[in-house]
Amino acid sequence: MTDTVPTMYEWIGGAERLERLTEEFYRRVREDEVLAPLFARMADDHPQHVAVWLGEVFGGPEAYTEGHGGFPHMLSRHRGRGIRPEQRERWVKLFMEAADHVGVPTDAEFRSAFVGYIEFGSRRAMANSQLDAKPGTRETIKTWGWGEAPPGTD
Ligand code: HEM
Repeated sequence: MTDTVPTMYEWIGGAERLERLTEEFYRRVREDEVLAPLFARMADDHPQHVAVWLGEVFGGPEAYTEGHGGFPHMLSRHRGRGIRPEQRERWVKLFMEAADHVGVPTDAEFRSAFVGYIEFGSRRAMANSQLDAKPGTRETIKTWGWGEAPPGTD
């Protein structure tokens, strides 16, 4: 991939689009019978924090690492919660519905990479939330890119 290929952060529309996405997503979460109990004590700025996280993952500013406790903090927020498969599935479903609602780009290149990360992240979150989860060695946020189909490929 060359330097002229935009990051996924730029492609989605930067911090503004990510904030609209997470606001819309957690609005749905709060009304969802499967997920609402898990998020009952969620702080008002939680959606904004997750937008900052996603921005860093998709190649934007390293603002979660610099200002929000980085990878260890995210890990600590999932640890011990015992996320169940049906909760993860609902999380992904509502996330994608929110993405469509706020106009996240629908091109095949972007969506395949975007869904790939959401599948990866949600499965890791579920695994790390189990009571018997083994502590990992990672301390930095894993970034995500276009994978096999960057923009402009045939
Ligand atoms: C790609 C997938 C995911 C990402 C990127 C993600 C990201 C995050 C981040 C960054 C935080 C900490 C926010 C902060 O700094 O305050 C957090 C907290 C949390 N996440 Fe996730 N998460 C993912 C998947 C999930 C899933 C699948 C569930 C459950 C179904 C879940 C449940 C929670 C809960 C319950 C919290 C704590 C909320 C609170 O503070 O009360 N997450 N997540």
